[in-house]
Amino acid sequence: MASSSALSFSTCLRLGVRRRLHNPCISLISPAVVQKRLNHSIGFNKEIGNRFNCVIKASTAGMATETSGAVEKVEVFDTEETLAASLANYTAHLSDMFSKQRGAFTVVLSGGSLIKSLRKLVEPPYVDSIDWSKWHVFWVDERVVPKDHEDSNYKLAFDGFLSQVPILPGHVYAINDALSAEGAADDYEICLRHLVKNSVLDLSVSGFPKFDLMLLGMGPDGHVASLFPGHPLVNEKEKWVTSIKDSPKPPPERITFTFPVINSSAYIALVVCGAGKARPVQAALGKSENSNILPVQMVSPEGELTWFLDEGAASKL
Ligand SMILES: O=C1O[C@H](COP(=O)(O)O)[C@@H](O)[C@H](O)[C@H]1O
Repeated sequence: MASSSALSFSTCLRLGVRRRLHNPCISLISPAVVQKRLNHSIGFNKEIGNRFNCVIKASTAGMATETSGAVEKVEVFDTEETLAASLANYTAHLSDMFSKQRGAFTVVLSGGSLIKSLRKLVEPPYVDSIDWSKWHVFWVDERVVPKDHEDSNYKLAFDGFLSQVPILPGHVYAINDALSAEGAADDYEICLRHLVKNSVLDLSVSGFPKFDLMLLGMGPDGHVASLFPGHPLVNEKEKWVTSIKDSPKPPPERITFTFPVINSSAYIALVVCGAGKARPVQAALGKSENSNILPVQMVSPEGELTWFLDEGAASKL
């Protein structure tokens, strides 16, 4: 059993659960309610130490429960350290559950700051208690550069996480960095289709691969994966993996999972730290004046979405 810390995921304080509509862009909660919940959770914080925990409950059809379909939870932490501890516990819990249920745990990583937030997984108790042999690791997006390049999301994950845990090398699905962006995207999709055939990967009802856990970061502009605001790729409906050659954030050539794949996930953790990202968080969870939908607002998994926010990222809620 992997999860044993004091911040047990299953016993975490839940002040409520928000059921998502099919269009996640519509926030069901007024900012006043969010603020009230946050204040409430700060009260809890005094009792349990330095952790905030806020989960929001509301739906147009009345109060939702976790068993009534897709749910969205919001957790706010006062430090990146407590966020990392809770994220490790959450991941270990899911690892244990899926490893027992299906004999495999399919995990999708982002690049960027997300990798730093995984740092507690490489420490006791998790490094020793997780059944790493069941892990299969993928990337939600990758820059089309050699694997030893400083811009490579694979290199970032390898240096900060993968090199410190005993995941089988054959279960780590990096892109083929010898190919063009289009070639690498096609190659990665073929790899995913092969893994679906072999039952390593589940298939969702909509016919897209269903990953057990997707660990998403978000850029200050509200981008997730390599799906950027205003870019036509956010509307891709058919492909599993696609390529971009004009990424507004360097490097320009990347491959990325599409929204149908992201949203087929069983669990998504959206991990966001820093006041510089407070605006897109506000757009997604609070009241936003802006009618332009950001990519982060399009994250709406078939399963459960949990936001892991630090105080800075939650500062505009
Ligand atoms: O370019 C990328 O950016 C996002 C966000 O990165 P962050 O450093 O602001 O957290 C990341 O999630 C994505 O994987 C990466 O390719």
